[in-house]
Amino acid sequence: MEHIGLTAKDLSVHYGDRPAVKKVSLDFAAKQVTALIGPSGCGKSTFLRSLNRMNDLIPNCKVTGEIWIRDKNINSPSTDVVSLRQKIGMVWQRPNPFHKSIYENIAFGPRYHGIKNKKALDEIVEQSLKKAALWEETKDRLNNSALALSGGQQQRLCIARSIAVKPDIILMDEPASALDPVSTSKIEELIADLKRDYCIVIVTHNMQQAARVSDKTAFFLTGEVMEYDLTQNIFTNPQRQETSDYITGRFG
Ligand SMILES: Nc1ncnc2c1ncn2[C@@H]1O[C@H](COP(=O)(O)OP(=O)(O)OP(=O)(O)O)[C@@H](O)[C@H]1O
Repeated sequence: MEHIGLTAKDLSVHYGDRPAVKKVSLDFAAKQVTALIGPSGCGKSTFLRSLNRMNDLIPNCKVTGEIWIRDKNINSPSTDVVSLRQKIGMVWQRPNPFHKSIYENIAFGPRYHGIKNKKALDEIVEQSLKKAALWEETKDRLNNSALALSGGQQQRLCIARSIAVKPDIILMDEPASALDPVSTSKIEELIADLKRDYCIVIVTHNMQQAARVSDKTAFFLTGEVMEYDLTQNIFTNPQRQETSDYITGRFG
């Protein structure tokens, strides 16, 4: 498996005339977790959604700048966004399984992308659930509704669903903020596991979580990146006063 990273260059996002992200340049390495932190409204989710062109779906939202994967700028009109979103998966704040069985939640994507063979789909479902640490809990009820799972299980199912289409990069927007502490720690363990294979970018409000799961951290403020460094440096020796004020809880 080839390991792929992502580079944003001078990425700006406007809602109408209002800037939400201002010329952000960040490099996300393969096999690393990068956390995006910062106070509410500073543009973290907007930036994250731009990375797999989800903002295309929002009327009045304009994204300029470059997003490079290998030698391709995917923020260009010629990009096939459906296959792009196969390569860059997204896990949302609230688990959003389809109103279908556990099996069908996982098999849907691969089938959509052309895999019809039942044995191959069975294998993908099993492997994806195993990678998402959900196989043992679900292997005897794959045909049950996904909605009967707990919130934490549903979120792991959504992660399994994104893995099933073999992405290179997984974007996560506060994936544990709607979950209890036990489910949260399971998601954090899963993130640590998944980073062996994927480039992961995660938005989180939880400073301890950023410190626990990420290798690098970008601190956003009013649409700009104030500081980007190894997570350890951000939390123990920030270079900017604003970063220090934020991580010590003086604002945000
Ligand atoms: N769909 C939208 N239409 C118009 N403005 C929006 C939209 N989504 C976000 N914004 C604005 O863009 C700015 C950045 O919002 P965004 O949600 O990206 O911030 P955030 O840092 O992720 O915040 P939070 O931590 O509260 O989720 C805010 O001023 C917000 O009001």
